[in-house]
Amino acid sequence: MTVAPSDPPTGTSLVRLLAGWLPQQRWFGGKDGPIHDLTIGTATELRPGDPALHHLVLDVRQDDTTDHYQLLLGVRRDLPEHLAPVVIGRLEDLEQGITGYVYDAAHDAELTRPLLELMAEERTVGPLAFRRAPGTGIRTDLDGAPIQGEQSNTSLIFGDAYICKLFRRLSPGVSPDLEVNLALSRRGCEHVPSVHGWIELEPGTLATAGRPSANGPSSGAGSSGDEPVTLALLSEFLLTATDGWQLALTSVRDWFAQPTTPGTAPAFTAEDAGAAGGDFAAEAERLGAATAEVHRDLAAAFGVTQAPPELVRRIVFAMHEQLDQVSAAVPQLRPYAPAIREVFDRVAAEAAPLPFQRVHGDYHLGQVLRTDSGWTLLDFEGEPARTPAERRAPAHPLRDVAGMLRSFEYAARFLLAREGDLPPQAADALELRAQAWAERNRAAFCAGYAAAGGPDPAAYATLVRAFEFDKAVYEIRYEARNRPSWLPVPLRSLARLAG
Ligand SMILES: Nc1ncnc2c1ncn2[C@@H]1O[C@H](COP(=O)(O)OP(=O)(O)O)[C@@H](O)[C@H]1O
Ligand SMILES: O=P(O)(O)O[C@H]1O[C@H](CO)[C@@H](O[C@H]2O[C@H](CO)[C@@H](O)[C@H](O)[C@H]2O)[C@H](O)[C@H]1O
Repeated sequence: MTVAPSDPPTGTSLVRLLAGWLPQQRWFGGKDGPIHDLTIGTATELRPGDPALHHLVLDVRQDDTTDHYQLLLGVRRDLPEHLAPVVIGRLEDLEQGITGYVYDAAHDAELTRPLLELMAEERTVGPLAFRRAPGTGIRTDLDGAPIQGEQSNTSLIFGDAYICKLFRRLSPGVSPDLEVNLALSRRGCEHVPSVHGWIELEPGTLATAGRPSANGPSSGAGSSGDEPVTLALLSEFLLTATDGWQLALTSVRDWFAQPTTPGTAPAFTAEDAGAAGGDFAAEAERLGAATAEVHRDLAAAFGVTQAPPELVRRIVFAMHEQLDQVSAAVPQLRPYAPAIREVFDRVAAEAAPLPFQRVHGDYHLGQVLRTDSGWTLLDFEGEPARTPAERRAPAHPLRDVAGMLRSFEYAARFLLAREGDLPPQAADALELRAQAWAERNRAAFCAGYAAAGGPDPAAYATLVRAFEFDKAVYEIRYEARNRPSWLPVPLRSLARLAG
């Protein structure tokens, strides 16, 4: 059956339709400002006919920054009902030679299956190269469907075999996710999924495709211009896995639902959180141990360097800079800035040489999966808002520990922040519970990490606190730009951390 969606935008210009559609996508990282210019950097036909599949790189200018986004564009004369939610518009663009409904083809199994074939056959189409990991085969008989849930990219699950992450906002160079997963798999690390293939854009394409902005060079152009740009990563799909965020939220929900004993407030200590059903602490401890093991393998694969005090001070300077920028953009952060700066300054004043190594870089509960055999770490991409050089730069491993500690804070306060305006007494009671849950799981995670050989977070309390504040500031910007309705979550936990 085919339908015409009730009210799809219609136009003669693909670019115009895209400019209206892009800001509504979860993965669009520029929601805090208008698009000043949008052009199609590269367009590659991957499959002709009806439906047709085109690969597009969009160059999106906002103020003086040009970002590059990847889109699989489907074109059909008639639109099946199940694709109506992902329609971009109806197009009669004679210049581009496209007539029909255009839509996000990541949601069209008929058009994503060819990606597996192209990787299995290691084909090159225009500037796109499809790769198969050495020593692996790729099945081509599977349909892909996007995963639901919070994601900065779009991942397709093919049967029960593969997950293919299509990077949405592109960075120049080889993706750290691909680089790190290949290196850790080679060392036999059991905490990462194996890589089956990937898709890349030929070197130099992004840098030249990136439209120079009016005020300066494109942010997309960079020192990695002579490397291919990773567009997608095909990995083993861990069928029995549940992500840490879902497990943690279930535990928090159970804890919030425990009946209260009248007249005993404040009775909610970290120990009480352990007595509740669905306690997460044993898992948090195992997660700490898995984290330390991955850090050990990362150090072995990429090496360790001693960061001199000057570098530590430069990093603290960058933390202050981020705080300046985010405070300017998000006024709710300003009351906490003095307490945050005080901790940053203490790290700078006490700066000593520190061992730096490759780390995860954006470590949180959504990046870890609990399988039958233990914890698996995902997405070594680093923070989406950082430059490619920053994402690959060695760092102190406790930066990841701080990332996960923040995530326990997020999980503890997510439901609370979502409750909206509760009567003050009920809000206070839930805040106590949130604190108890976070404390218990933070402590268990740190204990597991130190017991498995990681640097003991308790011995580096100021450094960990500075990393936590830096991450919280990053999160406030991330939420303002990507998910404004989530902003109360990091703000609420910052109120406690900096209070
Ligand atoms: N190998 C895998 N097996 C099963 N599920 C996975 C796998 N890789 C990722 N996922 C699921 O996809 C989600 C998003 O993956 P992730 O790599 O973190 O993408 P993003 O960078 O877009 O956030 C994860 O939280 C997890 O639930
Ligand atoms: O997973 P990504 O690499 O896309 O990371 C980005 O998005 C994350 C959210 O999807 C964001 O994480 C923040 O929200 C999480 C809950 O959704 C929480 O567990 C994290 O602690 C919190 O930082 C991440 O910061 C961002 O870079």
